[in-house]
Amino acid sequence: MRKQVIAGNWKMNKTHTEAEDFAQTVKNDLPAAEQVESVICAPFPFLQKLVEVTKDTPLEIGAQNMHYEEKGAFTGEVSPVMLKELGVTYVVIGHSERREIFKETDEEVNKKVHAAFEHGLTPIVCVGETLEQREANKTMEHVEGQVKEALEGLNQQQASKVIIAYEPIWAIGTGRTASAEQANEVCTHIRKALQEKYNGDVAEAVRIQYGGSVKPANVDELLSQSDIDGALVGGASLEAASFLKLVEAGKHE
Ligand SMILES: O=C(CO)COP(=O)(O)O
Repeated sequence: MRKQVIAGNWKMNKTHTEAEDFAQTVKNDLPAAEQVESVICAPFPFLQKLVEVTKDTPLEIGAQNMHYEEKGAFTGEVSPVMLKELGVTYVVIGHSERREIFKETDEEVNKKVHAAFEHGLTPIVCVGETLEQREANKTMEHVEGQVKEALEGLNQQQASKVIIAYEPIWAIGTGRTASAEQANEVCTHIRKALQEKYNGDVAEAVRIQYGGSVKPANVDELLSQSDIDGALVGGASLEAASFLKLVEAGKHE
């Protein structure tokens, strides 16, 4: 049985005070980490405070990106060493907004995934197709390619710890959710690709989240699918009450 992972991706939202208030509000109401993993992936300036406020609570803190090098002349970048030192435990890698707006490539995503493991961070690797690709029946091919390139060179032990977030780009921030069946179909295909690349044990162990307009109203149906093991949530993770409902839903699956 795979444990569900409910992760909020705040993107570039909230003030420092709002971030701290959120953590203070949710931290005592979250289910135990043995039942469901809950994570907030916040902007860099809030990470230190969030780690401090959520210490000894089930809420884990993640970053939304990082560089793959440990240090050096990379103005404006943040390294895995810096995140680890803060007490951050997860990092979102290759979000479609980073791939589209900041032109991140599969090769960079792969380097970042390796860097995450070298520094003891759990990567949440995002994959997903555009509407154009879906309409051209290229979804499976595209997503499988992204997964295989992202995980290239990982050993079995590392691969089984990766979290993959399947986020169809046309469903992000649009209010348009993939149907639970559509989402599950792609997640099942991802699991098959993991079996081909590694083996059945790795394929069974990897958690695959769905992301794209997940909210309390549709989360139960999505999480009840056979190959969906959690959610990566943008908009609906910004309010404490809504985030708590999503995590609660993860506990029941
Ligand atoms: O991109 C997302 C999470 O990473 C999804 O965002 P929304 O939940 O706002 O659609």
